[in-house]
Amino acid sequence: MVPVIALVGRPNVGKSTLFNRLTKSRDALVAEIAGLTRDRKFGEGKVGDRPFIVIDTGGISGEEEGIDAAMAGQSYQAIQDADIIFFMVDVNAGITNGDRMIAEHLRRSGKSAYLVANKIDGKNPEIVLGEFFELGMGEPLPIAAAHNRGVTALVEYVMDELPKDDEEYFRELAGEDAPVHEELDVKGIKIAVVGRPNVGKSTLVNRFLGEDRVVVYDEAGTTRDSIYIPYERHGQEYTLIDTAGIRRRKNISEAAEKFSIIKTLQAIQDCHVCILVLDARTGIVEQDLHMLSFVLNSGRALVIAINKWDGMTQDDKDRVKTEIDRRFDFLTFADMHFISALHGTGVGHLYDSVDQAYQSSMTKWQTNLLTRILEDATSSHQPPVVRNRRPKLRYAHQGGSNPPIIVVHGNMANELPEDYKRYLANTYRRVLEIKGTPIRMEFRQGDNPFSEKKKDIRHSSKKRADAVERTTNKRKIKQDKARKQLRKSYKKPT
Ligand SMILES: Nc1nc2c(ncn2[C@@H]2O[C@H](COP(=O)(O)OP(=O)(O)OP(=O)(O)O)[C@@H](O)[C@H]2O)c(=O)[nH]1
Ligand SMILES: Nc1nc2c(ncn2[C@@H]2O[C@H](COP(=O)(O)OP(=O)(O)OP(=O)(O)O)[C@@H](O)[C@H]2O)c(=O)[nH]1
Repeated sequence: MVPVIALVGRPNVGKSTLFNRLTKSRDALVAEIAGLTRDRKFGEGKVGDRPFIVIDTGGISGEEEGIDAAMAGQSYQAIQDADIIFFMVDVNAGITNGDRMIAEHLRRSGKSAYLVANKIDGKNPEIVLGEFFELGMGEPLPIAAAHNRGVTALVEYVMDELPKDDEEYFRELAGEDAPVHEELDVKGIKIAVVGRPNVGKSTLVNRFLGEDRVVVYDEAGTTRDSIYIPYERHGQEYTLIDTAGIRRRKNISEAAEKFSIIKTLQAIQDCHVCILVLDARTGIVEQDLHMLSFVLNSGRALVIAINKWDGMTQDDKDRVKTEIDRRFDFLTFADMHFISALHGTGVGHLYDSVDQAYQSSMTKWQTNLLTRILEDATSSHQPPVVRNRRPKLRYAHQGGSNPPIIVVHGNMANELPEDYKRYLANTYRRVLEIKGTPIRMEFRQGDNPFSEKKKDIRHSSKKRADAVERTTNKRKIKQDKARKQLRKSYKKPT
């Protein structure tokens, strides 16, 4: 599961600033799903290749009344939802009553909280941090969110302290090749059905599962965890990530709805293919686009289902189609299906796209195939001249899957203009018939795959030469010493 970090603290301590830092460290997509969650903001960030979810809270002032009380309610909810809490204080302000009150609440919540001392700027930590020990929250960790100082180190530090995923943990215990713990083994294509409330997710999921196909293991998961439901269709195995607790709940309580954003974000990260459900009756609204940006940011394969297509007039259908063309014109890779979850129309085609997207996102291609495509692409369209020189692209290899990452190596490869990079990406997509998943292209400077090795050899031979010289010198010094002693002894005639 992707860990959730909540930012908690008095107003003005720098929560928003830190939120922006954490979420912008990745492609600068910050999503705020309004309405559903009042003022809470949810975002995704990454350290190295480890993703996490961040919740920014409204702030707890310590004098809860009216609006403040409502905000505080939000913070308390966020504290419950999170794995990690960053309790932020302001080193310029020192400790206030509000800080004391929050510390008390955190202690009672039993959650693991880190005391983050913001606005350290150029100050001496030894002097300004001392007083914050009084809060009894352990050692204050200094950062300057506004200047991006200490932020990455902070997240790396807390992520390292997190308990590992069960699966990872079992593997570690049992050794690399051991089979994964039976119950944790997820079968086939992992599907996440996401969308804002009322678009028809539950109806679609029930349609997918159909009572007789369902093998439910109803583990007593926590309220925050989604249930994984394995099933089969036409001999293909799937696992549905049930974010809405469809298999468990009787009706939608407010609490369940609040949790669902985190579950949705986690499901997006954890799935192979994401089905984004839209409602043809309401058209596309801001929340749909926010949800879409989360999916795009995650790099997951995507299929779009425009639901409730039954009983629409032709005029309405035309209007929805025009709107989709206009608002999704940037979305080139995802298949779209007009379906009725209620009647089951279009669901078969949806599966075709899911299977196809999964295949594309998981396929592994040989280096020589990728290199040949690169050679063809560059010989039909040469890379444009950059700084009076023409970049020379040498070879390509696959750097990962889900999403496929294609790494192009060459002289000045990292300086290619964007439109040429896009041309290469489109060529790969066309030739390899990649459908339903984004492709990530990486461009690395270096014209020879073995240049790193060469450097090593050069380095080591230099090392050897140095060592020889040092020994020679040592020997010389020794000889000199011996000679000196000899001379001395000659001077002392008996
Ligand atoms: N000197 C300094 N100022 C900072 C730093 N981080 C944030 N600030 C400033 O502190 C002020 C408050 O920052 P916000 O991020 O809005 O604080 P907040 O906790 O989200 O405040 P609320 O939204 O009211 O809860 C802003 O003027 C920031 O520019 C820092 O590292 N150093
Ligand atoms: N006409 C029509 N109505 C549908 C269709 N799919 C779902 N609905 C109706 O839309 C309403 C919402 O459907 P749900 O499946 O509960 O929606 P949801 O997205 O799971 O909602 P949350 O659980 O609140 O997130 C229900 O009244 C459904 O009967 C469809 O294909 N056609």
